[in-house]
Amino acid sequence: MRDATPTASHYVDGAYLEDAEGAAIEVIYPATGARIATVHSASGQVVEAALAAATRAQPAWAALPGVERGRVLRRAADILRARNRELSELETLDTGKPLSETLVADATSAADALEYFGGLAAAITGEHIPLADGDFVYTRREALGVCVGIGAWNYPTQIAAWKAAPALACGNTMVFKPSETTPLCALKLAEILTEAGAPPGVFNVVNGLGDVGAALVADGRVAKVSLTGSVPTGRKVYAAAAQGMKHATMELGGKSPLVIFDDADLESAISAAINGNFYSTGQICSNGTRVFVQSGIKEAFLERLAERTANATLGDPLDEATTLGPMVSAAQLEIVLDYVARGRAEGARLVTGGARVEREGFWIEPTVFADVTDDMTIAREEIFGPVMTVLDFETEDEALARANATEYGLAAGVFTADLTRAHRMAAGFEAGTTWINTYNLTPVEAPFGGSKMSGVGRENSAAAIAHWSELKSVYVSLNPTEAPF
Ligand SMILES: NC(=O)c1ccc[n+]([C@@H]2O[C@H](COP(=O)([O-])OP(=O)(O)OC[C@H]3O[C@@H](n4cnc5c(N)ncnc54)[C@H](O)[C@@H]3O)[C@@H](O)[C@H]2O)c1
Ligand SMILES: O=CCc1c[nH]cn1
Repeated sequence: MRDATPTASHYVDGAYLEDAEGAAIEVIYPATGARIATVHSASGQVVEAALAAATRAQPAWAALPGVERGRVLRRAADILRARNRELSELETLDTGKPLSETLVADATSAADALEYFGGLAAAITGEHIPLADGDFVYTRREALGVCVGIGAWNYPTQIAAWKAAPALACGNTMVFKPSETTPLCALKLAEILTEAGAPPGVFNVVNGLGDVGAALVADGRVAKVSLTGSVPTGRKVYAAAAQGMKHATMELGGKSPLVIFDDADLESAISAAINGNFYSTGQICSNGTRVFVQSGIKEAFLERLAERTANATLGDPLDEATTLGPMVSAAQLEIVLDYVARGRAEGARLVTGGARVEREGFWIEPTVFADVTDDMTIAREEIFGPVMTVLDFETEDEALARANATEYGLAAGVFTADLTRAHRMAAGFEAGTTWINTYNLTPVEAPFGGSKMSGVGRENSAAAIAHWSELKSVYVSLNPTEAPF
């Protein structure tokens, strides 16, 4: 297995920075369990250097015309696309996701974000509000300042870019902390932004565990924190951000419903259930892990689903023929196996899968449970692995009520040929991101994010600009100012 050790553990002030003082973090290739790199957790000096660099760089970066900031982002997008294969291979090594996925969903998604927000940067403007007697107000959309991004391990390149692109477009600078499980890819994004012309300090990466993230969030120079992670971490980070009255975006977990009515195109609905449960080996926040199937089509659905699931190709993730990779880590594999055991113990019917795959690395079969009831643990808790739960329903009202009966509210999907019903369901879902007759498509043009415990704020689309900037109003009087005395 190749050595994927980066030039150094951190990227600060436009250059790689090593700091052997910090605890060693071993990077494990999930497909084999082999160590492929070692990085060091950031010491206090590295955290300080990164925050100081971001603070120094911010005023000049914000003062550039938007069109110039945008040009840097768009150049970075071009570099990402030109190096897509190399970056996709690194994403595969970092996460274990198969190259057949990473070639189309990671550096390319990051490039889309940089291109989109690069294009938007020059259009981040205020408005003119006319008032009585010629007075008027104009608004200025201003940068927040130094922002902190903290990432999860499932999409290390995409998560870094979905935060960096709108943040930088608005004139902010950023210190980004990747997940300690996948510390390699964000360093490449930093290197590429420098190559594209981003001044030193505009985008910095510090690696480390939760304590490094906590130190960044607590720092008084930081104006905004954007976390992608679990609900328990979100609670801590949101609370810490509130101490400093910082802006916050929380992109957290989910237990999203996918509702399939008996008039749906069955093959499409099964494709959506497969994509929404097994893509990235089930490690996607918005996955439709509660698949509600109308009872009339349940057995046909399960039979065809099992048939198609048997076609998954588990194998070397670097082989483009592979369509299902391992879990990201031994710890995540154990969590998922434990949920499978609980599903069995609580009486769900195992349709397919359920076993650890006996080979080196962290492998599990794609798993489908049927006859799942709403109270079962596997129907209530986020598993974050390739475990689909299929639940039966009879009526639309029942399906909607049960779909919404969760503390989460990240995503939801509906499959039906009845478009009136589809829009009724989409309006009724208590979720931030919804799909009709498809699932899990997340183009940069569409807002992405959750409601309820799944989060606060939105990434992507023009809506993200409001979350990475502050509005100032300027009242201009064309009249003499009067006073009562
Ligand atoms: N909504 C989304 O967009 C989205 C996308 C991907 C993943 N996720 C969620 O992420 C979770 C899986 O990722 P994970 O296991 O890496 O999540 P996690 O919550 O364990 O960790 C996320 C990040 O937070 C850091 N962290 C931990 N404690 C911290 C603290 N006290 N202060 C600051 N930072 C801290 C970690 O080091 C890591 O970088 C799942 O719940 C998944 O649904 C959400
Ligand atoms: O993991 C959550 C974000 C996402 C959804 N689809 C691709 N990435």
